[in-house]
Amino acid sequence: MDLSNRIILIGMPGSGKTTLGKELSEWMNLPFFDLDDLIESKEEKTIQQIFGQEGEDAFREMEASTLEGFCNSHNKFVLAAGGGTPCYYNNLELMNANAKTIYLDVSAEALFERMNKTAVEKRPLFKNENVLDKIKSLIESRRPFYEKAKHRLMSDSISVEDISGILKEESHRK
Ligand SMILES: Nc1ncnc2c1ncn2[C@@H]1O[C@H](COP(=O)(O)OP(=O)(O)OP(=O)(O)O)[C@@H](O)[C@H]1O
Ligand SMILES: O=C(O)C1=C[C@@H](O)[C@@H](O)[C@H](O)C1
Ligand SMILES: [Mg+2]
Repeated sequence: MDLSNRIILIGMPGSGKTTLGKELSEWMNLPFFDLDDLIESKEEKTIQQIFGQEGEDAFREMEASTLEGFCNSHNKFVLAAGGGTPCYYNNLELMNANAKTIYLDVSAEALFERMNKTAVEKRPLFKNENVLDKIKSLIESRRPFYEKAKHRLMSDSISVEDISGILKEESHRK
């Protein structure tokens, strides 16, 4: 399968998957999708409602099936995964088989800074938690999954140029 027009961004909540994904899609002239939005449209509920009414396990099932359906029905895309997507079911293997995966590796402190600016209530995993501690423990447990992405950018100021740079470099190596 030609993966050159199939990009998936993974990383912690607040790492910039949506923001950079949109910019990258314009840059590469590819359609942009956000897995959280796809789940919300399919279920006709917000992520908070799904977590609140059906629980996280049900959400993870919906996430895995939406991802699989998406990969099977789209040829060209930039997809922003959900923060936890790589860590459940065979999502990571599926993403690596179907796209170029890029891990946006942003420090806990920078994520915390950004998270303060966005509504914590929109992020069910952080509700009633010490946010910085929760970010750190999530990074600890998720890093083994995130690190299996094909590419990784480690910085608190990742730009779309950085992403296109690693993609270009890879195409030159071939
Ligand atoms: N490269 C960046 N440098 C600085 N700030 C950024 C960067 N990318 C995103 N931000 C800011 O961080 C916040 C979160 O970004 P964004 O929503 O894109 O993250 P996300 O990875 O999609 O998170 P989620 O998993 O919650 O959907 C936003 O306020 C955004 O403006
Ligand atoms: O980090 C996570 O586990 C999540 C991140 C969001 O993108 C949503 O997918 C949901 O809130 C769960
Ligand atoms: Mg997002």
